[in-house]
Amino acid sequence: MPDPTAGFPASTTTSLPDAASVRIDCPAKTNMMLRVGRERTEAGNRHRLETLYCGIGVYDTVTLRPRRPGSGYTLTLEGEHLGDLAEAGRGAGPGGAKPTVDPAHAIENHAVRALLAMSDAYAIPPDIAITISKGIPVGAGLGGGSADAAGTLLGLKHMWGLAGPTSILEPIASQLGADMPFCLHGGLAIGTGFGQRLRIVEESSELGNKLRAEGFLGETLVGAYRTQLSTAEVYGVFDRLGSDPGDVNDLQRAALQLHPRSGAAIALALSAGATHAFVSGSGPSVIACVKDGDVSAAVQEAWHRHGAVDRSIRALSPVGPVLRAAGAIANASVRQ
Ligand SMILES: C[C@](O)(CO)[C@H](O)COP(=O)(O)OP(=O)(O)OC[C@H]1O[C@@H](n2ccc(N)nc2=O)[C@H](O)[C@@H]1O
Ligand SMILES: Nc1ncnc2c1ncn2[C@@H]1O[C@H](COP(=O)(O)OP(=O)(O)OP(=O)(O)O)[C@@H](O)[C@H]1O
Repeated sequence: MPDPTAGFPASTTTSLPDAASVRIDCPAKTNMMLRVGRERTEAGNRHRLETLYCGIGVYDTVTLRPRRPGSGYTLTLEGEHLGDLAEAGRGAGPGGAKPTVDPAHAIENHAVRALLAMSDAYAIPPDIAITISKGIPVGAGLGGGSADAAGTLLGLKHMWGLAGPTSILEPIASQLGADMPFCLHGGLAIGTGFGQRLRIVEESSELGNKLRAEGFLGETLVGAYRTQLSTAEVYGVFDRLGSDPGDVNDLQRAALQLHPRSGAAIALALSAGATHAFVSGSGPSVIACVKDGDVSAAVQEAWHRHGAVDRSIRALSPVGPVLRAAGAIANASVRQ
């Protein structure tokens, strides 16, 4: 059934756990346009990309809390839809707190990788308790791991009093993953290279106004699945099949080959009145751009009548990360 409450930050109304904590609402990302070069010429045997990133209002919430000096980090995961993260072993948290992820799994989490990268870069011990409340479907093409890593970088920058604009974090972010530099900012941006080279697009710019006029921005529906797709596998199928002309996302043909239900969801959304509908990133989730609540309801009804998605999430776009700390609430991304 539709998930009416999702798509809005869980922590919008809740206070911080304690004065020293920082909480970041991290939105998902999609690619309103994704052009993929046929050659793997970028770092890490990656395809060259040109993409239009957009922050989508489906959120993970990352909370960072300082721990006793020398005690190291802990990771706690919360949420109903943890995908393959749910397999991570859990043990009793320190002092009987919520179960934490065992170290062997925690080290693989993108938020922990971000903490360790920041700790190395600034020579500050990683004595931090990380709690992630997952609202972004996992392995969905929505950049959930990238969002959590970017949120962790933003939270540590605030916690550790690092001066300068958000862009000082981009070199660390791009080492961690292609979508992470964008996830630091949210909103709209053109990505080139393998996605890590960004040009921010202001919503009030000519391109921003054009996107809004063409119905890409505003009320959005995310069609989500329990199934995950491997980004590597999708790019591998892209190498074989290429893309379909007319798709906004060059990976769509490969994603639909691996997950046909997404194709049914796209067709149903368009026939129910969506202005645009496409696979998000490497999939399988589907983004439907809808002009108002009536069309949103019609699309959700068609999706659920035909079992085309496992759940649908209402969201707004474009949005960016929001940081909350004692005495501060701000758009987490501070530009030059
Ligand atoms: C699909 C997108 O989310 C669109 O924004 C990104 O391109 C994903 O980029 P990413 O996070 O770097 O993807 P990863 O999960 O690290 O990459 C897994 C594998 O996908 C392939 N890959 C990834 C990105 C890229 N530009 N070309 C590729 O061929 C590579 O084999 C890579 O080893
Ligand atoms: N904090 C995290 N949240 C989600 N997945 C994570 C996280 N840390 C590590 N992962 C791993 O990353 C893999 C991809 O998860 P993610 O949700 O980022 O996929 P995605 O949305 O398809 O990413 P992209 O759109 O960048 O391809 C998962 O299989 C998961 O095991």
